[in-house]
Amino acid sequence: MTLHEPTLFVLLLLGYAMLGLQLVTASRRLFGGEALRGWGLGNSLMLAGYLFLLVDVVAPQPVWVVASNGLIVLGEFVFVAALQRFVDQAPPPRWLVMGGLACALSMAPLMMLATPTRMAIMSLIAAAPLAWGGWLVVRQWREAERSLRPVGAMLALVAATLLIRCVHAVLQPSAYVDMTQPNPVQTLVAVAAYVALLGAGFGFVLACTERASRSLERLASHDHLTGALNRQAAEPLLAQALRRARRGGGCVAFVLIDLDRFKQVNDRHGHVFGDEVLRRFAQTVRTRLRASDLLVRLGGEEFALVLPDSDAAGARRVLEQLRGDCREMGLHTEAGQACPVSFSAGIALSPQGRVDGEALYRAADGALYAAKRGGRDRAVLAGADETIPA
Ligand SMILES: Nc1nc2c(ncn2[C@@H]2O[C@H](COP(=O)(O)OP(=O)(O)OP(=O)(O)O)[C@@H](O)[C@H]2O)c(=O)[nH]1
Repeated sequence: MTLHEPTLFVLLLLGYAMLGLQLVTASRRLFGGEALRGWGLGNSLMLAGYLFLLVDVVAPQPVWVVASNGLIVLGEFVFVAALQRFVDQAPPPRWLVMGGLACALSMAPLMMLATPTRMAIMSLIAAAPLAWGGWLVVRQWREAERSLRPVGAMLALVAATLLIRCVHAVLQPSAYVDMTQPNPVQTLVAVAAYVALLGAGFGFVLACTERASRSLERLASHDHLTGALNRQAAEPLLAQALRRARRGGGCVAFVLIDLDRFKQVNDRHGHVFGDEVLRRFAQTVRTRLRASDLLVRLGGEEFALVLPDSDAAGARRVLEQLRGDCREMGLHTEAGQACPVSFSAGIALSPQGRVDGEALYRAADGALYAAKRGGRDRAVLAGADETIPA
């Protein structure tokens, strides 16, 4: 099979144009619109750069070489800036923007060099931003959206082929006497660059969509104010912990926590401060929990803890530590007034997962009520008639 290069080229241009159209349309609506708009700009610059390659028949070579390579390199930098914005969730660093402009402008003075040397240097310049883009993805390999991985791989692939061309131009300058002179490495670079960068664009759109769906998922399962799980999301997780305990023979501790006299906090210092207390409390609890433990906000100032593989002593230990943490939280109002936070708790246990979620909730609720009635700032173990005072 032989490739008809002009046909391939036109198809690729159409591909870039189609992706550009989709990016312009989607970026207005889709989460991560700024990063998508950035990629769309990079896409337009690439498209313009490739169009300049087509005018080699009408324009003198230096003009189209400088214009096309300058636009393509700038497009690459804009891609990587969009990727950096997406990964860091912050505007791209200044050096990346300035570096892109400098590299694009450097194409003109490079024309003074012999073609093989120029090809080697241009390849290096074009590889640099793509290698940086690949590194950005590797840096966030675990945290970032999975769809970003192929994007990083494609950028790294193009960077690698450009480096191969750089080495080839140094080792075999006779293959680069004229820029349009065909050779296998040139073909490899052209195919890899055009196809992989186009593919990276589609991958980037998918990564934005993945982030949007992850954030919707989080909104549906977590409380917006404290970041704790909400009740709906916690119920199946509690059921799962109980099933595991039934199979493995462990004990699940379920704890209901209610901040003491929280109404007074709101009344004295306002709701905004009350919100801050809830946020800081949840933050403090999270630092005490193991990865398998759950923090749930049931509503208002009421929280629940699900502690798999914990008995009464384990739950008590966590609550005592929390009590100490709350004392040290050092919450102060804007006027500098100290606002101590205390809580009451009801503990219920499900040995070997024998007590189901509903019964656990009822038992812990009764114990919490006993803790409040007993004077607050304490925990009560359900069914044990046992109070752990502050
Ligand atoms: N700031 C803030 N306040 C909330 C939120 N949700 C519920 N509240 C308030 O929490 C307070 C709960 O008050 P109560 O149920 O009377 O309980 P309490 O004052 O903590 O008294 P005890 O539980 O008996 O110690 C009410 O004033 C609610 O308005 C919230 O998201 N933010």
